[in-house]
Amino acid sequence: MMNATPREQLAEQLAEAAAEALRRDLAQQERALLVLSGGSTPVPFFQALAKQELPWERVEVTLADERWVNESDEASNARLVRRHLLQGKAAAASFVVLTTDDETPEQGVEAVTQRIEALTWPASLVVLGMGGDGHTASLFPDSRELELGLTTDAPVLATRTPSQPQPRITLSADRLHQARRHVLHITGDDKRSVLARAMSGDDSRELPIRAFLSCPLAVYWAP
Ligand SMILES: O=C(O)[C@H](O)[C@@H](O)[C@H](O)[C@H](O)COP(=O)(O)O
Repeated sequence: MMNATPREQLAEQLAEAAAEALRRDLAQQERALLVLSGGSTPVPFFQALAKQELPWERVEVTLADERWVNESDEASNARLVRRHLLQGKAAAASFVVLTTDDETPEQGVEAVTQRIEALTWPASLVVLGMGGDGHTASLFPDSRELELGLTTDAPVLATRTPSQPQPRITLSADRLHQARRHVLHITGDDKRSVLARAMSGDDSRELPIRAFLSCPLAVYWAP
């Protein structure tokens, strides 16, 4: 990519790695699962991944977490994935969303759990993001369900967090660990400092990203 910024180069490198992981697993199995995080960081990664040559009809895509909003809402992670990843040939992928027509995530969690359990586990790759508070997926330090999210063997749970405007639904730490590969995709100096602080301690309740420092974790970071 001529004159690409460091973040664009990072997105391209992560897209190449993600596609290679899927190809390797698809050489051994019929279908392969990719678990993605939302937010703003992954958009260039989604756009680069959409251009990768893959048997997309054999790829399953789901989210690590979701805001409990309609897909028409700008805050929807599913909207982000459909707009930036599921385009062109990548539109053939099977996309499993984490919302239902229920009013609340607590009402929808059982149906979403069945959808998630039916996917091809272990996932080929889980791509995590991280907030400035050290949250990942929707495992937030100030969430009253954080302890549950870090300890349950249930695949999915609803979370409510004072710092977040919407109720959320998230895969549990246990389920997010059920992957062959884990990536943390972050950018900027603030998040680099948060990761450094996370690496110097071990209390996941303070910085939930720490729950993923006990497994191989490829950090994709650019300034
Ligand atoms: O729904 C979400 O918001 C994400 O899944 C969340 O865990 C995200 O990865 C971090 O909040 C970082 O978000 P940014 O990339 O926007 O900083």
